[in-house]
Amino acid sequence: MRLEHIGIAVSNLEESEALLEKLLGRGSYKRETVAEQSVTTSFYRGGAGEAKLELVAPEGATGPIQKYLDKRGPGIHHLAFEVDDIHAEMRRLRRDGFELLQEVPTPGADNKLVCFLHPKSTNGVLVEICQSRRE
Ligand SMILES: CC[C@@H](C(=O)O)C(=O)SCCNC(=O)CCNC(=O)[C@H](O)C(C)(C)COP(=O)(O)OP(=O)(O)OC[C@H]1O[C@@H](n2cnc3c(N)ncnc32)[C@H](O)[C@@H]1OP(=O)(O)O
Ligand SMILES: [Co+2]
Repeated sequence: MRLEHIGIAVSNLEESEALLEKLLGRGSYKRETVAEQSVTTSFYRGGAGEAKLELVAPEGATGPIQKYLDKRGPGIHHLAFEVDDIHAEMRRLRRDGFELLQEVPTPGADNKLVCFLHPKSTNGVLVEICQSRRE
């Protein structure tokens, strides 16, 4: 597993993009709405071989990011690890006692399939595993 991105929950995407651009000295390379998760994402490259940053803003009033912001406010929301075979990893993680939040992978940003692990089974950190979709 390789750390692919760190997800940061934000309420105002434009303001957060401007802040991150000022901090990093580089802008977002991609914005994408993922209806399945009720979010719009904005991605920042890391250095060579480093993880990306993913700003995640809510779309609508009922999705997981809006609920998180209501409870905790903006901040680090999840760690995403890339895997070669998400179905095999889901079987392995389930067998090893982790609580998966989904029975099957769902579409994520950046042409990926994703699955989330409940933070109560991962030391209070929401974990996403993701796999690039094969053509
Ligand atoms: C764009 C797609 C994708 C990508 O391609 O990268 C994304 O990253 S999308 C990101 C947004 N999607 C998700 O977060 C989906 C997975 N999340 C969930 O299913 C839910 O948010 C949840 C984790 C199951 C929590 O939902 P729920 O049980 O309804 O909310 P509660 O507020 O009641 O939380 C229960 C419990 O869990 C704690 N919690 C919630 N979110 C987090 C978090 N991000 N990190 C750590 N802990 C979290 C919450 O505080 C509650 O704990 P207690 O208060 O101790 O009960
Ligand atoms: Co993510």
